[in-house]
Parts: sequence; structure tokens; C-alpha cells
Amino acid sequence: MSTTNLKDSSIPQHTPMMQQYHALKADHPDKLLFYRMGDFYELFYQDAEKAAKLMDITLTARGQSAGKPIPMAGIPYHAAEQYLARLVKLGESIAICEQVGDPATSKGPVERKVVRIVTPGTLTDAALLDEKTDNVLLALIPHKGRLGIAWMALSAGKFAVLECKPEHLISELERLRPAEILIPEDLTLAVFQSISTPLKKLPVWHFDVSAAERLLCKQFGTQDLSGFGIEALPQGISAAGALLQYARSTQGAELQHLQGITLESRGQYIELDAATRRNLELTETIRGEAAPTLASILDTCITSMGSRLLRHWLHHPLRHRELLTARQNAVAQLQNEQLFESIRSALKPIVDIERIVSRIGLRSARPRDLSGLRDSVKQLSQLPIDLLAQQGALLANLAQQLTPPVAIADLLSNAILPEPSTLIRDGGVINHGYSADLDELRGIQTNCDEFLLALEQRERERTGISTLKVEYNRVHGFYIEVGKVHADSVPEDYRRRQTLKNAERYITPELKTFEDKALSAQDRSLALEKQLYEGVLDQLQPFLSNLLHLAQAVAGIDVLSTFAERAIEGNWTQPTFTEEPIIDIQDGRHPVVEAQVEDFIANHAQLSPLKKLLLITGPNMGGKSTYMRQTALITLMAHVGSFVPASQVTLGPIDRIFTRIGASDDLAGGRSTFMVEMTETANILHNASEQSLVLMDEVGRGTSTFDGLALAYAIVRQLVEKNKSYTLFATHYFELTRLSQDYPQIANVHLDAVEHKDTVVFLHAVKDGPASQSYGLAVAQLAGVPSTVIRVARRHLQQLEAMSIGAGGPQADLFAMQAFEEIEEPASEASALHTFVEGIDPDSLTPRQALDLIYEIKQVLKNA
Ligand SMILES: Nc1ncnc2c1ncn2[C@@H]1O[C@H](COP(=O)(O)OP(=O)(O)OP(=O)(O)O)[C@@H](O)[C@H]1O
Repeated sequence: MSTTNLKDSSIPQHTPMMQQYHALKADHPDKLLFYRMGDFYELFYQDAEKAAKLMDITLTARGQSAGKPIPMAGIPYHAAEQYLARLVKLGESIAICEQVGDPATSKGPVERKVVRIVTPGTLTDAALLDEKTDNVLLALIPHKGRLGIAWMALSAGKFAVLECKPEHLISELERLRPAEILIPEDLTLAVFQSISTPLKKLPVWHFDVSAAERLLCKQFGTQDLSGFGIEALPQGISAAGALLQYARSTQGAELQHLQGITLESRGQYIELDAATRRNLELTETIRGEAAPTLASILDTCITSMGSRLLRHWLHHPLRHRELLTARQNAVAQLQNEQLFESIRSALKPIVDIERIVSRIGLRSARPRDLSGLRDSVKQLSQLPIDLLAQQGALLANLAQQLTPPVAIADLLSNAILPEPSTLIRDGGVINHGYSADLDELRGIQTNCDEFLLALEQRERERTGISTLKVEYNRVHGFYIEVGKVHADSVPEDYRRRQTLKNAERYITPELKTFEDKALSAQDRSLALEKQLYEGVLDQLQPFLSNLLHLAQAVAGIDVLSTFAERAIEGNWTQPTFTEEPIIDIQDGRHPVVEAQVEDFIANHAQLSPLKKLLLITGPNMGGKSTYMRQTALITLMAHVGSFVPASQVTLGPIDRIFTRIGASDDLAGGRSTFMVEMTETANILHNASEQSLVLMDEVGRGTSTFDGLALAYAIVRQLVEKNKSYTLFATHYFELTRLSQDYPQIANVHLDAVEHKDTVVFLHAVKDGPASQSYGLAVAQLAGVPSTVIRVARRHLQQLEAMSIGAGGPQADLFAMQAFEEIEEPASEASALHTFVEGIDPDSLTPRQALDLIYEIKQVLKNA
């Protein structure tokens, strides 16, 4: 079977249909072409082979063209969405080619056209989108040491631009998590090798800055771009231009709902680098699952618009304290008299206005989108708008935006039936009374029944055949049916339409005239409904930005009410911001771990210029990571406007949060565990400032003990002396705890455990001072490491300790000396057995005693 797409030069040898296919495919060489054939989409040649593999469908052949069999794979058109979803998830782009000509009148193959292109970053179909996340398309272009980045969430009408240094690219990609990235075709960057996001290479001229400027001004209907504050960002503008052009080409429609662009600056957010976003498990666990994460705890939003906004906020913690305080105050006000509850119950029936508005802008909105929008707009009046208007500025402002123009509700109520059908082509969408012409055409169809009954009666009387019936079917249209026995008595003007076994079917001139009128009324009414529907979409266009603001306001009130609900449910408090350089958390808890354990132990965390680094020691499983992460999560939650799991929190200005937690290989990126650890550490040491919060978990453990200890020691010193960041540093290197003697800014804290019978019990409480024991072997025993291994380890540990005490070497404190002194080495079972057998005097035993002894020996061996 041929595996090549045939070249244009050979097109004339093909059948006319395949010629048409090749011509269309030539315009979309890099996409899978879904070529509509009746009730199927068919893919040919390489597309067929690829699709068969990716979608697990049969690869067959459709006849021959140019003397060769044509590889073909097909899918039924009604199942297309599920296949599209799978392909797009795999990073493929698909060109959808429909029949646009009329098969009845076409000479040769029906005219076909690519009507839209589905790519991972430009999805707008409800069925293909994840409800809870924005689907982001991103374009980037480097120029003179800067990167221009533009991103768009087409289905949410969001469009933004920023410029940054190339080294910030990874963190920006992690923040925005694009589904598809557009780059100039000549660009190669090392980072592209380590990301799985599909890259689309565009001709360099797509990034031309003056063309981009013209395109953007035309899109927004403005003279220039100064109103958006982006006029001085040439790279950003060219990225935005390429992005807009690409998005438009995929939709086959104007993007009416994109009515502006926002400028993002890195300074407005607390910076979280890529590793930190992953380590803190904000919206995804390290394994890539949706729960348990901070989002899974926080997101009890009622609408999917709210869920998406919440996720956006979590990835964009603000530095602007006035905005944050406004959010917090709103949360507090919503808690008053349980205002949040009435809001949340009023939000329940509200549909995804934001995505519907985008589809209206793209003119792909379906009838039920419009009825849903209408019902939701009406439902908004159930919100306690008056009460909201009396609260602080943020809620009052939202209350205003939540009152949509009456014209929208009126238009939709007048135009759309209460429960319209799914597809406009089936009719039954436009409301009665909206168009006199439509009502008249529908009247003809309704009057049909009356007319037919009257005709039947008349014809029975005229012919004297009492069993005569007037009926309709789809194939033969209207007819008069008469039993075979009466066939001779039908009048002259009856023309035979069909003969059945026991009956004859006739048509009369009068019935034919009626049939023409009725059928054409139906066709005309369907056509008119379609036209009226387009008109409704036209009339909605001026309201798009209004409706998008409305959607954003719904999302905003949803998230704030959710924060109010969560805070009450979790017993969280409102954090306070101060200009003092401190982080003061009283009785802090980890919101995610707390939900998983029965009794969570709350802990304080206090950092200030006098105490900038907490050196945390304690046993494995003691709760060090939990303590560090909860400090970061509480800080982050405070900076999205949420209340926090603590009894009291005061926070000074924070610019960035860094984490170096856990060790993971980056095999795809070709970096070992230790290399990843050191790269992340280097990033922190270069960039952390006095206002940064830094979490370091067991730095140095990825290499040999001495190297690791030496590195950890130097890193702590650098963090205290140079970076002066707020730092939580967890370590098993006990040696480091001495650093507090040289640096008053370093404080030792530890998590404690006690041994109880054969096991260790972790107390999870953070106490001042260094840990006294490491409990490593006890934890290993708990984890099920075989007892023989534990015994050998114990003996070896004792030797090590003896050696290091004797040598007075640097490792003397690596393991706390007292750790196992009290643990009595249990007598080995082998030696116990030995002593036991030694003590037996066989000559003095009776047969019965000998038998009992054998049982005893077996028992000892069993316990060994
Ligand atoms: N404050 C707490 N209250 C109750 N349980 C806790 C607390 N902190 C931690 N835990 C429990 O202990 C487990 C281990 O905690 P964590 O991973 O933080 O320990 P660790 O000291 O970092 O261990 P390791 O050194 O092995 O990484 C958690 O999964 C949680 O179940």
C-alpha cells in the first residue's frame, strides 16, 4: 500500500474526487484532513495511516487512484467529536472539510471546503474543552535578548501580552500551561526539548511587527495600541499579531469577542518558578493528578467559570496589597449573615456564560447555548444584588456588573423558544410571535391536520367509500388510500401513486396543490428560522464585551463566595499584611494534609530580620516537608485573597516563592537527580531576594555524604549572608545545626518523635532547638525493611558511631549519638537456638519430652 501523498504533478491522473482531495490537502499539509463523504469523515494516505494508529481504527483502502490503492480510514460524522478530542489531546491539528455544494446540482464531486481547523490551543467546542481549565494558545518570539509572549484563551475571550527575559520562559510556560505554542520557524531553544506541548512553526513573516500592529488595531477597532499600554512592546506585539492571525485562520470566523488585549508584567505577581508550581501541588499533584491539591481543597465553586478563575488566581498570586485586601474584605462581608450561601444557591442553575459568549462571537453558538444564556441572565436577578451593593467597593462593583442590560434578556426571551431543539437545522428554535412570516409558515403546517380531516370527510362522501383515508409519509408525500375492493369505484381525477397488496394509494389535483404548499412551507420555515437565528446572533454581537464582563463578574462572585464558604468550613482566618519584613504564622496547618489525617497538629512559623532561616531537623516522616509546604501555601493563599488555615497570620512584602523539594530525575531533559537538585539550587541562590520565601528540603542528599554536607553548609551560609531570604531549610545533616552559634539569624527547630514499645510515634509538633535523634532505622523498620537488614544496619551504625567519635571527624554529629544507645540489640534467634540446643541432654529425655522439644525448636525457628 502506498504510504506517500501523491505530488501535485500527478493530480491529473486521479479521479475527480481525489483531485479535489489533493487540492484541499495541499493547503493543509501539516494537519489531518477530515474529508466529508456523506455520513463519514474519511482520511486518506498518510493521514489515514496516522489516524488509524492514533485512534485505533481500521485502515482499509478506498478503490484506486492513479493506478494505486488509496489507504483510507473513516469515522462516522456523528462520532467525530470524541475522535477530535483524542487527536487534539495527542497534539494533532485537524482540518475539517465539509460538503458545501448541493449534491443534486453538482457536476462531478460536490464542492467541498475546509470550514474550520481544530488545533490543541484553539478549541472552542464545549465537548472538546475541559470545563475547569482555560485552554491557552501561546506565541513567542525572541529579539535582542528579550522574549515577546502573547497568549490567548479563545473560549474565554482573554488575550494578553508580556515581554520577559529568556531565562523566565520556563516559569512563564509553567504559569500559563499552554496547549499549543506558536514560534517562528527558524527558532530553536533548548527548552523546547523538555516540554511536551505541541509546537507550531510559523513562517517568520507572520511575526512582522507592523503587520501585527495593523491587524491588532483592526481587530480592536482602534487607531493605535496605546490605549492598551502595549505600544512600546514590539516583540509582544509581533507575538500577539501572529497569534491572532493563527486563531482567526482556525475558526473560519471573525473573533468578535476579542475586544482588547491586556498587558501583563512579571512584577504584578509573586513569582513562582516552574519547580515551585509543581512542588506546591497547586492544581496538579507531582504525578499529574487533579487531587489532592490546593485546588481540589479550595475549589467548591458552583460554576465552571468560578473554577477556572480560581485556578488562574492560584497560579497568579498578587503583590498588589490593596487588591488583595479588597478580596479579603469581600470574603469577610460575604460571611456576614451567610450572604455567600444565598449567592451560591442562586448560582447553581447558571450555565457557562463565558464559553457561550465566545461561541456567539465565533457564530458557532447552538440554540441551547442561547436558551441557557437567557435563563442564566434571568437567574441573576435571584442574586442578592441590593445587599451586595451595600457592601465594600469590590462587591458593590460586582453587583453592578451582575445586572446585565435588559435588552439582552428581552432579545433572547422574545427570540428563542423556551426549550429549543438542539440543532437549528431541525427547526423549533425561534419563538412564536418573533416573526409574523415564520408564524404564518408554521400556521400552514398546523392547519394541515384540519385540512386533511376535512378532505377525508369530503372524499368519503363523494366516493361513498367509508374506509377511505388521507395520509402522509416521508417517501410518497400525501395520498388517499383506498382498499383494493373499492379500486373500481374511485373517481376519475384520482391518479394512482402506489399499489400495495391490499390497497391503492392515489393523489388528486387538490391534494397535490396542498402538498406543494405544505412541503414548501416547511422548507421555507426552516430556512427562515435559520436566517432569523443568524439575525439573533448579529444582534448579540454589540453585547459581547458586556456579556464577557458579566461572565467574569459571575466567576468573581463565585470564587469569593467559595472562599467565604471554605474559610468557615475549614476554620480559616483573614491574614494581615504589613510593611514590616516578617512572616508570622500562628497555629498554621497544611490545608491538604489536614484533610487527610485525623488530628493535624498546628505549628507556628516566625521569620523576621532577626530570625531569617529556620534549620529544621527531625526524623523522617516527622512532618518537616509538611511544615515547610504549609508555610508556603499559607503565604500563597493569602496572596490570592483567600483566608488561611491558621489562627493568626501577618505577612510582610513577598516577591517570590522558591522551593527545592524532593528529588526527581529529569530523564527527558537529560539531567540526573542531583543535577536537577543543583540546578534548582543555583536558580535560588542567584535570584532569591530579602523578600523571597525559600524552602529547601534536604539539599545535598543526592550525592556522597561529605559532598552533600559541605554543599548544604555553604548553601545555608550563602542564603543567610547574601540572599537574606526568609528560609526554611530541612536537613538530616545534624552538623548544620551548629551554624546557629555563628549566625544569630539562624534558629534551630525540630520535629519530635517518641519511641513507644517497638514503634516510633511522630508528634508532628515543631519545637525549638535541634533534634536529638534521627530514628532512621526505626522508620525503616516501620516501613517493613526486613529485620535481618535492620539488625545489620544497627550493628554497622554502632561501629560508625564509635569510629567517628574516635576520629572526631566531621560526621560525628551526622547521626545523633544517643539514637540507638538505649535500644537493646535483641538476642539473635540463631544464637538463642544454639544455647537452647546446647543445654539439652538427650540421654535423660523420655520419648514424649523429645517430641515436645522438637515442637519447641520448630516454634523458635518459626519466630526467627
Ligand atoms: N502537623 C502534622 N499533623 C499531623 N500529621 C502530620 C503533620 N505533619 C505531617 N504529618 C503526617 O506525617 C506524614 C509525613 O510528613 P512529612 O512528609 O512532612 O515528613 P518529613 O519529615 O518531611 O519526612 P521525610 O524526611 O521522610 O521526607 C504526612 O504525610 C502526614 O500524614
